[in-house]
Amino acid sequence: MTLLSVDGVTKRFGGLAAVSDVSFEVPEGTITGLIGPNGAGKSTLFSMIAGAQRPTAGRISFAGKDITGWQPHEAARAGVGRTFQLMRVFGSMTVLENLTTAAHLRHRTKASARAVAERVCAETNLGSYAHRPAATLTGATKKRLELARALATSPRLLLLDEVLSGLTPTETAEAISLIEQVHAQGITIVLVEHVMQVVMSLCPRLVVLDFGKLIFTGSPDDAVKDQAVLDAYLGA
Ligand SMILES: Nc1ncnc2c1ncn2[C@@H]1O[C@H](COP(=O)(O)OP(=O)(O)OP(=O)(O)O)[C@@H](O)[C@H]1O
Repeated sequence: MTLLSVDGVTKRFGGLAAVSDVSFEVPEGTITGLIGPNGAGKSTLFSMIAGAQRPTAGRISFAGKDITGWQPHEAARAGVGRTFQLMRVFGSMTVLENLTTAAHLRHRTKASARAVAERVCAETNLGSYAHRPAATLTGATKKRLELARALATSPRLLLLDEVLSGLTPTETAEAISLIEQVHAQGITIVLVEHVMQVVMSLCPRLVVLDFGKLIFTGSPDDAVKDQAVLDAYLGA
């Protein structure tokens, strides 16, 4: 079943088409890699799916509903979770408070939000940091918290924006295993990532953007043989 459908989506900033007439579908239960050179429009597309930006044209459907132009909290309540390239955790709040706040979006009572936060905290190996202010965490742990915050909104679709960048090889391996664990729970994932080896191993399906246009959808094996993809990455 198609969970997410992006249909002819365009976003213009003045004269610049950051995303230009992009269409693709994401089947439920899959991991899709959204890749492309710097400035290709990946973050802008994520923002439109998550409701942070309204498309200039086109339609975004989620679980059969037209969610085009919905507000971020409406998209989150419908089941679209996301992380941000620039981390937006609340520094003065503890890890558990950050997670409880996120869980509140979907779980209305204090007790149920807290229970979800505690479960996610344990699942993401943040238990030993639960009562520490988020500002005191190191970069890799903060990134884990950002992912945990998205998970605490109980998403059906999780949009991950460069959650692996800047991590050491050990931290990368841990993060990959966490993403696989999330996927095994049945959560559909779309991830933006520059570390190509990671994309190739995690994502059986790729969507490639270049200058706002969709230039490829298909397997990583086919992507590395595709002339348009090669040209985009070699700057041809
Ligand atoms: N709010 C904005 N106002 C004007 N231009 C913008 C805005 N947001 C993005 N752009 C432009 O739109 C284009 C696409 O940007 P976007 O950040 O979506 O690309 P990206 O693929 O995520 O890049 P990166 O890999 O560098 O994060 C770029 O040319 C960028 O400068």
